[in-house]
Amino acid sequence: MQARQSLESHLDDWAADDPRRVAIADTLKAVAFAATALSELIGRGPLAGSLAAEVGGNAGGDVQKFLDVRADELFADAFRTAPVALVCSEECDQAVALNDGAPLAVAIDPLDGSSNIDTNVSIGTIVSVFPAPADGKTLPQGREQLAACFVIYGPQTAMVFTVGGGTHAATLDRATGRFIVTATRIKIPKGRREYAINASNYRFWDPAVQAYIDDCIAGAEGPRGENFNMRWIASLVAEAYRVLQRGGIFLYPRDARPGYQEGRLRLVYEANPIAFIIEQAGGGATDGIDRIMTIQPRSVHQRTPLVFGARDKVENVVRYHTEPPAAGETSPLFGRRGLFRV
Ligand SMILES: O=P(O)(O)OC[C@H]1O[C@](O)(COP(=O)(O)O)[C@@H](O)[C@@H]1O
Ligand SMILES: [Mg+2]
Ligand SMILES: [Mg+2]
Repeated sequence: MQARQSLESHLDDWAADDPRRVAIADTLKAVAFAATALSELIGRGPLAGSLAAEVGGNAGGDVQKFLDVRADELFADAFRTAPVALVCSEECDQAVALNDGAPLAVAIDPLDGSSNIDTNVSIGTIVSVFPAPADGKTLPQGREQLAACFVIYGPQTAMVFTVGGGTHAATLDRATGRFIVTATRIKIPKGRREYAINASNYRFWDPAVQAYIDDCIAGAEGPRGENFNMRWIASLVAEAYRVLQRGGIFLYPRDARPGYQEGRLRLVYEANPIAFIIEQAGGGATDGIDRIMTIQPRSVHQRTPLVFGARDKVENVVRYHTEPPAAGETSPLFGRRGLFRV
């Protein structure tokens, strides 16, 4: 059996002597370094103290837990040692300037899935890497990302990453404290009839999303003619990891609740990096109408509806949003949907 390659050596091979690639590789290594320490802390759970204790609130209006803040500190410290000029973090109101003149900027959700800290369910970190903005503040569209990664702290701690040219995964070897590349050029499997959505919000969704989910729930007796399975972990990283492993679709749409008109998830440090990773694995990511990576961010903490997964399934959700109902239809969009059996 061929020896597996460490994440560091994989990144070094990719970077060769190209200065821009070396900067990107160094930034991803900084993520891996901080993630190793955070994985250790999460793995100790209650032995490390009250990780889920509420300690404040962040710019997005979410409760901050001890682990949110500790994770933010660990990654900020790591980025200080990397060629990073600017950090946009979920846990900081404004972007924070780091290394003056450095070529890169990062956007980070230091601890994703905070509601799961005390339930011993997988949580994670999500990172987007892009060129440092010339004016120190204008955020680029997702398609200008240079790299993206997420780390999942689960039964295995794994880092899923892309620098373009495919999506790869490295698993933390707890014995050595090093990430080892365990999958290259991941491809999202097609055909899996599985969707993930927080169904408790059904009554607040737009008719297009209600119609899509109605058709999934109708199963073999409905217009899709097939039964579907449902999952909801409430950790974006865990949903993304599952979709990469076995396909299906994830939806966090906008809804009518106060504060959810633009969805729940954040464009710059959640939707964009996940979209880059998913697209590089052959999938798609949309807000229901537009490709996520073409949305122009207006602010660091901007929210967006997010739908991602197998490409044909994502395209089908877009059809539910964009195709007018056939003349004479009473049930919104329903009659035409049997045409799209994906
Ligand atoms: O509790 P809800 O509404 O189901 O939302 C779950 C979603 O919220 C998140 O936890 C938001 O991320 P944070 O924990 O970083 O705020 C996602 O990971 C997850 O997909
Ligand atoms: Mg999050
Ligand atoms: Mg978070």
